[in-house]
Amino acid sequence: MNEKIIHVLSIDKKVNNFLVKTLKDIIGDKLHVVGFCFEEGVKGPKSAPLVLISGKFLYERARKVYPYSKIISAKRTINGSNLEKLFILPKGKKVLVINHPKETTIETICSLEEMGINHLEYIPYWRGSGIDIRDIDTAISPGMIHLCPEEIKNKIDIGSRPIAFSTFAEIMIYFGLNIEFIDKFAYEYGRRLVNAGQKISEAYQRAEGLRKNLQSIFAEIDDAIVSVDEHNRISEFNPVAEKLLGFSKKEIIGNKVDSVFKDIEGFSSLIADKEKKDKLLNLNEKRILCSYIPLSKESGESYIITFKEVSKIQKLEENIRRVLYKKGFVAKYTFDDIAGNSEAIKNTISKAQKIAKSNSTVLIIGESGTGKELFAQAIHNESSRKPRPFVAVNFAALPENLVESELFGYEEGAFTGAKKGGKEGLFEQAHGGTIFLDEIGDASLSIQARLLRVLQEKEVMRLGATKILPVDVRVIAATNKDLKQLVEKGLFREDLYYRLRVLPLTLPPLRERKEDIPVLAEIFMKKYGISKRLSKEAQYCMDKYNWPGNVRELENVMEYVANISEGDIIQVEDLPLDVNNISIKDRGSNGDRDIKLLIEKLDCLFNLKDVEFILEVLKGYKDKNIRIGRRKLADLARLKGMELTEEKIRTLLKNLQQYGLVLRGRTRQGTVLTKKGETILGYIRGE
Ligand SMILES: Nc1ncnc2c1ncn2[C@@H]1O[C@H](COP(=O)(O)OP(=O)(O)OP(=O)(O)O)[C@@H](O)[C@H]1O
Repeated sequence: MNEKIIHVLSIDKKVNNFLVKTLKDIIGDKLHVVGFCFEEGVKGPKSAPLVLISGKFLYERARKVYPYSKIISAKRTINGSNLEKLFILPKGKKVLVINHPKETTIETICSLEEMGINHLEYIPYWRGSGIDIRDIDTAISPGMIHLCPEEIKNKIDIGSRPIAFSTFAEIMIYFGLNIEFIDKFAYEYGRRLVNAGQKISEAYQRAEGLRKNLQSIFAEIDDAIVSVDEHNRISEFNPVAEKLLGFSKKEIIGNKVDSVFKDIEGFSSLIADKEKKDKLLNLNEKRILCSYIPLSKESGESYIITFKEVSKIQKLEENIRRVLYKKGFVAKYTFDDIAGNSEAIKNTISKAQKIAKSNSTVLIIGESGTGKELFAQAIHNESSRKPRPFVAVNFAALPENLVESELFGYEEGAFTGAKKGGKEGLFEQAHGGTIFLDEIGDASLSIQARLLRVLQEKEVMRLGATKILPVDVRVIAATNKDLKQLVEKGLFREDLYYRLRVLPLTLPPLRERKEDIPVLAEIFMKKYGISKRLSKEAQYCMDKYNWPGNVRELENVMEYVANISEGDIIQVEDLPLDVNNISIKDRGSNGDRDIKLLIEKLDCLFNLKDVEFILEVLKGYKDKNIRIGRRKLADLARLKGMELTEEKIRTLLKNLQQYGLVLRGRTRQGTVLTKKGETILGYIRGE
């Protein structure tokens, strides 16, 4: 009988840990599993009854280490995570596949192709491969994404490759594990792999749903829309665009966008810098409002352009369209996009995940910028309604006279100016999906009455219509106002309030979960293309700030920082005024609380004893009306046995000056205490 020991040998430590863990998890009670990797300098000769190597390519090297053992190579498969991100990538897109070494990389590509994910052009990449990556922006890797070159923007980790069932069976047969166990194992492990298969099929369906959704939105939308792929070729063109721009879809699909629209003056500059923007352009004596809208990172550099003929649109209606359609009818965020490690956010996410399973109406309550829309989208995407539309309506942005027709639609001739053929309302367009009613507290009483009817009867009637249309829409409302108070003031219907808050979800403000600030700051830094560290003082300011605008404000601050800060470290001066105003300068005289804040701040930067010493000396000299220089301060410190170099004193004085505690003369004029400094000195001593 063989001793029940198996050695696992690979090059990479990470891969080794993963393989060892998989074996231990599944057959750890039957076998003793030990891992070795070349990265850590494994040397032979060694012996073990059976050696599992991470890939065939390792055989020769393994044989040198284990001259007499049986060696088998692990067959590996794909685990299925993040695969929807691959399905969303456009057909034929060049994608780096990262692994190590070359043979494993090729194997990974074969596994992807075997699983039917073959719409992409895979370029193998391994450490030292020297492949030219100039026109590639996306990379995928099964757990080795850390090997990805820095300059690749879109990195997709599809998770480490699990061991295939056949390899497990080979190991178990070798050790003579009983057949009953193999059966049980086959069932369990098989189920895991089936799950991976299911994940793939679901991912595919989701991506397909997204594509179809986009196509149907294109066909339905009243504005001219053109979608352009990352090679600047036109990939979709809706009927309104055909009419407005005078091209037929068949003629121009696949053509370069700048050559098709070369007659539109100023068009090329609109698409040149790949930023979301609008521009008024001239085409055949028409004034056209062109909007450039970049799509998500996953779709590479692709984008959408909308065209609106200005003379034909009433200005008001145009603004509304922009608000309404700015995000399309697709929810892009999932729970994975909600960042934060605080208990508060984790509990909220877990509650929201439960809410997603139900079909009842949700009321999200939270201050501005806390992520109400983000949560609404994540709930939709986690629900069974995911493949259907997510329609967002913002009551604060919609003018009262248009809310009704936008929400419920109208029949032809319902009012002067009503479009021929009538118009579908947003409730109808959200059919099967979710409607997000943002800032519901701003809805007028008459709209509230109509909303109540939709919630109760699950049907809508267009303006001017006689027939009723059944709609199946889940409502997620959101508010940053105290609706209960509005009810008390008679501004919000009580019956609607209770209809809405079947499942209430309260989002915590950022000031109550400050431990989330670093992780969110990091996410936004990445978003704005910087990777820097916050100085201790800047971190302090961010932490003490109250964040009235919550996460949105934090995002704005990081965008500001990305534009302002120059070195590798974000200094307090790089923060916008509101945030670095925690600075003592303007607050020193505001009583004990602020002085305490100053002391805390100085304490986090310097040794408080040093601060006290400097202020004390300066006070003595001020009484004699003398300014004192750095060298003198350093000499005095030395006499007192303190370790205060001139350089340290210089930084300290600079900070004390910044907070208005001392006045420093230029060059050799020395330093003197201010009135504010005296107050603080007294306080520090009293502490
Ligand atoms: N936990 C989070 N993780 C990552 N990003 C977040 C988080 N919370 C909010 N954000 C981001 O902050 C911004 C504001 O979020 P969102 O628009 O959902 O807030 P809101 O509460 O709906 O705001 P308003 O009340 O002003 O409409 C968005 O860019 C969103 O992606």
